[in-house]
Amino acid sequence: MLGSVVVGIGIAGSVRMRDLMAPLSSSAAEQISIRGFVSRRSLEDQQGVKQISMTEALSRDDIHVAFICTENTSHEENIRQFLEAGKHVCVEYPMTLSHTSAVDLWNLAQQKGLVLHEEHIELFTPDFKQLKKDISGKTLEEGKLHFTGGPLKANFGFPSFSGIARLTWLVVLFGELTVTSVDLVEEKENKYMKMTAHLLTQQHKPLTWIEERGPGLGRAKHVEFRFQDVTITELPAGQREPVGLFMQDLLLFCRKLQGEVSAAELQAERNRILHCLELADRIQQITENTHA
Ligand SMILES: NC(=O)C1=CN([C@@H]2O[C@H](COP(=O)(O)OP(=O)(O)OC[C@H]3O[C@@H](n4cnc5c(N)ncnc54)[C@H](OP(=O)(O)O)[C@@H]3O)[C@@H](O)[C@H]2O)C=CC1
Ligand SMILES: C=CC1=C(C)/C(=C/c2[nH]c(/C=C3N=C(/C=C4\NC(=O)C(C)=C4C=C)C(C)=C\3CCC(=O)O)c(CCC(=O)O)c2C)NC1=O
Repeated sequence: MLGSVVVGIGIAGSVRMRDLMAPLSSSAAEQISIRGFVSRRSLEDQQGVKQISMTEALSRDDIHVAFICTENTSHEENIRQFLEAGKHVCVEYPMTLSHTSAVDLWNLAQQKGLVLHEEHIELFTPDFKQLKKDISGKTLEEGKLHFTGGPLKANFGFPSFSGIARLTWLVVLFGELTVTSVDLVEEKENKYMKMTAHLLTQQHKPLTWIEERGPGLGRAKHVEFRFQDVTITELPAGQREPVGLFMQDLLLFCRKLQGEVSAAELQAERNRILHCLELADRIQQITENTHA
């Protein structure tokens, strides 16, 4: 049995606790039990789980795994602390807010022989799974992914990082990308922002990625993917699944802990994650250079 701790009790942290308290039966997730949670606030028991201090979480021998569910600006330090303490880490995306720090942390995990896993629930959604099937074998001519959502709190980082899930969709669907230009509109007083990134596939086909957030904007994705033979303008519905998105991610993390994910798969996933973070970094740099 592996003991675990959940760090940061917001939306994601609460869902992690719920899943750890009720793991999918007869699955590898039953091999992890939750021993406590860490929060910067003083909280009552949550879902029957007790708060413990960070020091205790880092030092206890019966805690082997940490789930990092804090806001994005805290991930890097949280991951480093737990890896240094010899604990496996599952972190909610994005792992960190720069490509360099992610490379560092991954090297640290490797040195220590620990699993470092970045959650990507967006890849488990029924619409994504169906979309991937629908476009397989098709040749892209041009595409657009436009995300809208409510304002994020300040500590979620630059939009290319907080929106890494959309970038990950594009990379998984269309392969490695390059950034050609970026436009950022920010109205801080209105809590409004719109980032438009122009990307190119390796076949030099243009992709536009838009992250737009503001009060009253509902969480939604609008797509327009033009292929040689067909144009997709709506996300397919996909088949609803009985296992929740975070539980699916937990199962993948557990397979890694048990050594059931092949070295080749791990390498491919790591390359994808680092490529996305590198693109996110590039998008941020281009914006800062243009607005300087
Ligand atoms: N929400 C989602 O559906 C998804 C979230 N993620 C990722 O999960 C991470 C966390 O996101 P999310 O849980 O949505 O963010 P939240 O804003 O809900 O929580 C972030 C942190 O803020 C603190 N916090 C939460 N509620 C309060 C409060 N009422 N008052 C003061 N502090 C509070 C908690 O830390 P503490 O307990 O230490 O105070 C918590 O860990 C991010 O990296 C995000 O990208 C990824 C996929 C999906
Ligand atoms: C209602 C308020 C609400 C909040 C505050 C919220 C927060 C929230 N949802 C996220 C992702 C996500 N959130 C969801 C889905 C949901 N998440 C949910 O809380 C619910 C009810 C669904 C409904 C299925 C999915 C699938 C992702 C992955 C990112 C993506 O699909 O692009 C993220 C990570 C950053 C991002 O990718 O945008 C945050 C911070 N989601 C919300 O819906």
